[in-house]
Amino acid sequence: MIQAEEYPTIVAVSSGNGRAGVAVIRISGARVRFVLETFAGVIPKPRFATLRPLRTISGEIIDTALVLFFPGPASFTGEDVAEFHVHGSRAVLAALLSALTAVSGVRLAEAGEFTRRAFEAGKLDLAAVEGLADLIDSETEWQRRQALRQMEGSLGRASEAWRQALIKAMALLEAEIDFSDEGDVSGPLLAEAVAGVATVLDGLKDALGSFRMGERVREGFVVVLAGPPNAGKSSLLNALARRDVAIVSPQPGTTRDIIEVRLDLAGFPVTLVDTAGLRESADPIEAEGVRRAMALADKADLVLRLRSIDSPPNQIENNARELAVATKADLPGSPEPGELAVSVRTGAGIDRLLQGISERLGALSSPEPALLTRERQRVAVSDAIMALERVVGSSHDQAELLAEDIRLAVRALERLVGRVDVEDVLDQLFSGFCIGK
Ligand SMILES: Nc1nc2c(ncn2[C@@H]2O[C@H](COP(=O)(O)OP(=O)(O)OP(=O)(O)O)[C@@H](O)[C@H]2O)c(=O)[nH]1
Ligand SMILES: [K+]
Ligand SMILES: [Mg+2]
Repeated sequence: MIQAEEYPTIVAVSSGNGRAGVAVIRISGARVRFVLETFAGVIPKPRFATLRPLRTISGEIIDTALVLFFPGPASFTGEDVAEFHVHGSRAVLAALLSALTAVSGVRLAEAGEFTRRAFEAGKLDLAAVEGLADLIDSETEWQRRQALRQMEGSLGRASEAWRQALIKAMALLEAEIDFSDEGDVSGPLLAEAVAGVATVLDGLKDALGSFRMGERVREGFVVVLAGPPNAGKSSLLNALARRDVAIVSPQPGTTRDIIEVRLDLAGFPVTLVDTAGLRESADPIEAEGVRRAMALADKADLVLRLRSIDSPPNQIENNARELAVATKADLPGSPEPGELAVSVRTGAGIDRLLQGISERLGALSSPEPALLTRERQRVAVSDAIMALERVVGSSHDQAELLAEDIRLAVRALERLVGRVDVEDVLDQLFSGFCIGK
């Protein structure tokens, strides 16, 4: 009962909202057994689906439901959890929620509250919670893979291994300090400690190297359409986006501003950017457009360098960040070696272009999904790296200072998985969850 007072039992629709064949209502907490007995008439065998009529306390049937029971602590939240799989109508959901919240000690869940309880019960570390949030938000194949890996605890496991190795190095240092005379530490234990730190440092640097990829997968790669006026940039943008985003006209200099669309291109989340045609212009507005186009092309993950197939060929740069495209392939002319020919008019070459884009973006990525995906994680790992670089780079004569730097790195890794300093991050993270997660 004390538990019920401290931690109310929470209930929410865990499937999406709106009409559906089936909707899932999830309930977690100390009142779950009581609710099952009252509404379903039984406490079903754990983790087995049981078909039962659900009745209100006054005996009225609300719906027939598949009922599942997950006794704590082996449940998502660590508490007793039940699920009612009911017909996904607004009326059924409204009736059931109102009957359930009428039970004393049961209330509606807040956004992310199930996951917060899972975190507090030690079922998920912070990085795994972030992975879960990303998985729920994932829209493309790469986002799904990366989020799943993080949710399954890859970052948590890696950082725990680093942390253990650093704690061992700290113990070696302390042993060295104890054994040595008056601060003179230069023995084999010290060398072993520093070697251990160097190995962790390598791992951390690899993880940091994957951050840009991880961030790109979460937030999208930037692909820029560049080329002279009338090369067909806006036409290609519209074709790839499959809608009329940008104005197309035979007049050179039509696009002056930067136009962005978010797309799933071959499984990669992409922000595709149309720009002003690159030429010298006396018009200050167009000149500014050209300046912005060039600046963006510099920062892009990939530039599609367009020219019309009936125009003089460009110098083709052999650059991993560029793809040369000859547009208007329905017109007379032929592509240069290394150029992809496409026609928006006939659709020819568009599939090859998509394949080329996905190869280039794939080459930017490691075959493994990235370990670090968020700025918060990057900061924690960078802090650990800075502290450990001082250890490896020092002249190793002040063991206490080395131990202190290792301690700082351990603390940064604990921040990474949410063992310490977690409250602000949690509040922000869970506010982004929807109710029922
Ligand atoms: N025949 C043919 N014409 C095309 C094709 N793609 C675009 N065009 C035409 O080329 C002209 C210029 O197209 P835009 O898409 O406006 O070119 P742009 O590169 O965005 O031009 P600016 O914004 O002015 O730099 C338009 O008249 C299009 O209809 C194509 O595949 N085949
Ligand atoms: K144009
Ligand atoms: Mg244009």
